[in-house]
Amino acid sequence: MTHATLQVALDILELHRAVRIAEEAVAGGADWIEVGTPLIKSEGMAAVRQIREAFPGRVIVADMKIADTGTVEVEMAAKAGANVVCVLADADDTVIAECVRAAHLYGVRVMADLINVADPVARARDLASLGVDIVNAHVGIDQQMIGKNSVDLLRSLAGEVSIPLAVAGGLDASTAAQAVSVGADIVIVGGWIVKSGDVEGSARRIREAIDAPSVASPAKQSMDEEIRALFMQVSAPNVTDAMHRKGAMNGLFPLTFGVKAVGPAVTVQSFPGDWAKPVEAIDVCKPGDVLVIYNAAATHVSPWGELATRSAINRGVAGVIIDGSARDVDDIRALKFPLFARASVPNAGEPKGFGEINAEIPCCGQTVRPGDWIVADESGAVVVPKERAYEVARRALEVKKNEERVRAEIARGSTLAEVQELYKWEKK
Ligand SMILES: O=C([C@H](O)CO)[C@H](O)[C@H](O)COP(=O)(O)O
Repeated sequence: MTHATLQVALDILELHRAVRIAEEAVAGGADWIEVGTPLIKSEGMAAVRQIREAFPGRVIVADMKIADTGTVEVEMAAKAGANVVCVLADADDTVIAECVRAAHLYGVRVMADLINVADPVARARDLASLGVDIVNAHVGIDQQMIGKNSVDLLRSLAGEVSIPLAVAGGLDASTAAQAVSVGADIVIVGGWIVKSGDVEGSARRIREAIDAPSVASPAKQSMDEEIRALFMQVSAPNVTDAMHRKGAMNGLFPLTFGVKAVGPAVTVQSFPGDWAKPVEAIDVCKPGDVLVIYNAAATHVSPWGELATRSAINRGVAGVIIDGSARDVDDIRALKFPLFARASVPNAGEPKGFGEINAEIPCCGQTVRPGDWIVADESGAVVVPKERAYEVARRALEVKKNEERVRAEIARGSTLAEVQELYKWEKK
């Protein structure tokens, strides 16, 4: 049996890290080394040269994503040491033809990247007839965040062209194995290897998975289950990072610790001292909802306490956020129930019945609508618009993954400024 080729995509910005990460990936079983587009944009052809120098016997792929001037770009990459040069499959036929001619002249291969191509099967056939050596069923990182799947794209191409098929886009050990069983000749993995805290181990797991692919199909989850499972893996800071530093509630503190609230919001508009609507809203919640209460930022009276908390636990409420205060904090801590508020104060007011359940509310500087997702932990709470919940959850997981390798490098003695070349990347 011929084994699929494992290509590690060095999708990072810093060349000094890329060489080290490539060494570890090769030790774990990567065959080809891709100088990723972000690295090429950050360091230019110096990145290809340095990777070539560090790995004299390896196939080096330059992910140039060529869109124009095929000859010049193939020549640059080939002369810097690449063996395979990537062109956008969507580029005009004239560009593809130029890439192929230049590739013949400089003795390299052309890989065409099907990212965002409207009719991939038809385009893959055209590319093969234009002389392209490899087509890549690629779902880009931004596309992955809205649920597009590279194995599905590969499946549509299987048996349609006689040139080798590569696949790329969010692959891990399990999806890499699926890709091989669908017919991938080259499996391209970026984030799952290069962002890992254990690059060598991650590469090895992919190697083993593609060498002996046993494909288990994961149990089907609803969209809400998937979103919850993703948010449970990340922190509130990961989520705001994924939202370009937006969504965080201001002035809110965790009143209980070691617990986390994740779920769609049930909202309550209420008035200081009136705890009727906050408590009635408990009965509106489904298991897993987070109750978000606007209480006019009041710090002199609490619409929430221990008995409300016990009722919320009975309903399976995932947590409570109050733009206002809470009381009985010691009892609620003992119940390990996620509670976030501006302050704690002992007096409770009266249940008068003003306000509204499930209207759009302001809360600690954010607007919250029923169904928007809340992720709250000891750093605070973040609100995610419901329409973007899946995408933000996926991006938050990417943020978390990104930090894993950085953390491992700091553990080896580097500083954050060194790892991220902070001075170089300050805005000029
Ligand atoms: O080509 C890629 C992307 O467009 C960024 O340049 C990646 O190398 C490719 O998607 C593989 O990376 P992962 O999706 O992180 O596995």
